Amino acid sequence: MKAYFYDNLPGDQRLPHDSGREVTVSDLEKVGVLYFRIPELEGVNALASERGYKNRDEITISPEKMGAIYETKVKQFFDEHLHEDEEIRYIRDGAGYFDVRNEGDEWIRIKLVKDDLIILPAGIYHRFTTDDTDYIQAMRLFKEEPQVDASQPHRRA
Ligand SMILES: CSCCC(=O)/C(O)=C/O
Ligand SMILES: [Fe+2]
Repeated sequence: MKAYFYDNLPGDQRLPHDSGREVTVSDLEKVGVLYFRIPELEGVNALASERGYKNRDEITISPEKMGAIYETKVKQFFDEHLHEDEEIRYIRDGAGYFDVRNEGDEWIRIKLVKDDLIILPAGIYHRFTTDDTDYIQAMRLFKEEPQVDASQPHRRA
């Protein structure tokens, strides 16, 4: 995992946009984001039972998996949004970026790779994009059965 302030420069969302200003795991905790490095599924299962995540599914985001709607989906995920519940994602393969807003409304970019697990707090404005490999496979964990398709983000109020 690597986290840093987003550079806010023009350019494809899938490029790193690294400002060079590092963000640490404890900085992330200050905005309510929790990060874990979990190489074995047993560790995910332990965290899930500790935090009451009773349900899970997997999503693969790639042109091969999604076909023609891939580009639309990638833009949709990058549309700033929030969820009423925590967003818990465990990266099974590939890589991607989660951007979260800090208290000062600055974008913090978090690069996640295989075996990284992130928990975004309910109500945090965020967005997601694949990186320039155009491929990620992630486990989504939930406290409840998702009432709506959890991959359909809640739009900004
Ligand atoms: C990597 S999981 C797909 C993205 C997603 O579900 C979401 O809500 C991103 O903010
Ligand atoms: Fe989201």
